[in-house]
Amino acid sequence: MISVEKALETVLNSSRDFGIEEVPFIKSVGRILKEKILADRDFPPFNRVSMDGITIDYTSFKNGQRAFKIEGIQAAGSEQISLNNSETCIEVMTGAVLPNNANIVIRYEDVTIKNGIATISVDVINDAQNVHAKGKDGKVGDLLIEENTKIYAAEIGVLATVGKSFVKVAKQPKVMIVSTGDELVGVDEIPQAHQIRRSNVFTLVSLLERLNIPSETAHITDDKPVLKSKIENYLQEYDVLLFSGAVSKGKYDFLPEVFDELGVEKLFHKITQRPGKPFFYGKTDECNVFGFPGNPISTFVNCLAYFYPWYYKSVGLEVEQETAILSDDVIFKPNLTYFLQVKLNSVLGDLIATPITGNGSGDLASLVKTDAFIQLPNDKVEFKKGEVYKVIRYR
Ligand SMILES: Nc1nc2c(c(=O)[nH]1)N[C@H]1C(S)=C(S)[C@@H](COP(=O)(O)OP(=O)(O)OC[C@H]3O[C@@H](n4cnc5c(N)ncnc54)[C@H](O)[C@@H]3O)O[C@H]1N2
Ligand code: MOO
Ligand SMILES: [Mg+2]
Repeated sequence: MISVEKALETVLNSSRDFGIEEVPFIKSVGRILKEKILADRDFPPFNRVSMDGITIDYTSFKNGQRAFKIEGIQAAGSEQISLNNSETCIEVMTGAVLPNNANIVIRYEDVTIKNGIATISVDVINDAQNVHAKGKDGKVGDLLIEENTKIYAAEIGVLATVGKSFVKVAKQPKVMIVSTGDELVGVDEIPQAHQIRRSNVFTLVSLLERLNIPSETAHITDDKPVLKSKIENYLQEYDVLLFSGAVSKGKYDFLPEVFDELGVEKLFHKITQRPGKPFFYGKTDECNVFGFPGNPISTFVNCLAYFYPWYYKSVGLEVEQETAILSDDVIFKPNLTYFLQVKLNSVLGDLIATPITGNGSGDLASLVKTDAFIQLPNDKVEFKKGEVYKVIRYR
């Protein structure tokens, strides 16, 4: 049996590089960027008109001129024209290139136009007003997005702007999720009195979807030869196997011995924690094997506490650790790290964790009422209101 800290360290030390692939940028949401994104031109790329109105030479205004004959129109998307005379003006539209020889834009709201003459109705205007200067937001070659950034909508906009129609991202691992157990039936089935519907595979699929990792699923009954032959194939075909169930001390908990017989190197089995104690973790040269204990909350918390960090490390993503303040005193006597379910609330900038105790690791319905697990270390028995601990959030 090993500590939570040692287990996490072991898991992180066995992270894997799945390589890099190029995908259409619009398909890259949620993926981890594996190249630097640089500005391909200045931002904005030209002196951009930022208000609809007229443009003039500011010197004329300073010299007292207020009425300007309109000599043309500069629309967005048209090539740059020139102001040919410092005593005339050009109508300009938001998004247009500022015409040559002009340097200031006066909004239509501040101008009266009659018989082709625009008369400025305000007395004060500022040098270069309503012009978004070329290169003001960034220069060509500037770093716009760092490598190893998770791509969201904001990044998609930048990728589109710099013409990155294909982008390099971390390859996702190929994952198989396996549930075990004779008592489990499908979601569409009516369970008999001694059966239940399987749920853990689907929670795992969803937890992986949150990381944009596609997965396949299978169910295997508690039949050792069948388990062995199927798992032998999965070990060849997948980068990661996630199991739920069959890792504890029961007569039909065959997985640890099957893994051993198939040459899976055991990195640990059993952690000093609750829930999720009988977690088995191992690997072959090509595959990492997470044997989560079958109780639903054990599977759930171990996926968050170990698989998630393993994945983040594998794809090069830095994740900030989050902490929260306990709202109430908690007493937990066993010499185990306690992953206690909590509801999270922000109060005046502080994150407050309110414990909500369910009925143990089989009480999957209690997960619906909470947002996270607060991690209470095993070196204490009394945890006081106001103390700060690590939290692992799932919403
Ligand atoms: N003698 C001991 N017995 C147990 C110990 C122990 O230390 N000594 N540990 C307990 C703890 S803690 C846990 S957690 C469980 C882990 O059990 P297994 O990993 O062997 O899982 P199973 O026996 O297959 O199932 C346990 C429980 O979970 C339900 N289950 C399993 N898979 C699913 C699924 N896909 N969807 C929903 N529910 C599932 C299953 O029906 C059982 O009720 O062992 C304790 N025993
Ligand atoms: O350690 Mo088990 O996960 O409590 O039920
Ligand atoms: Mg069991």
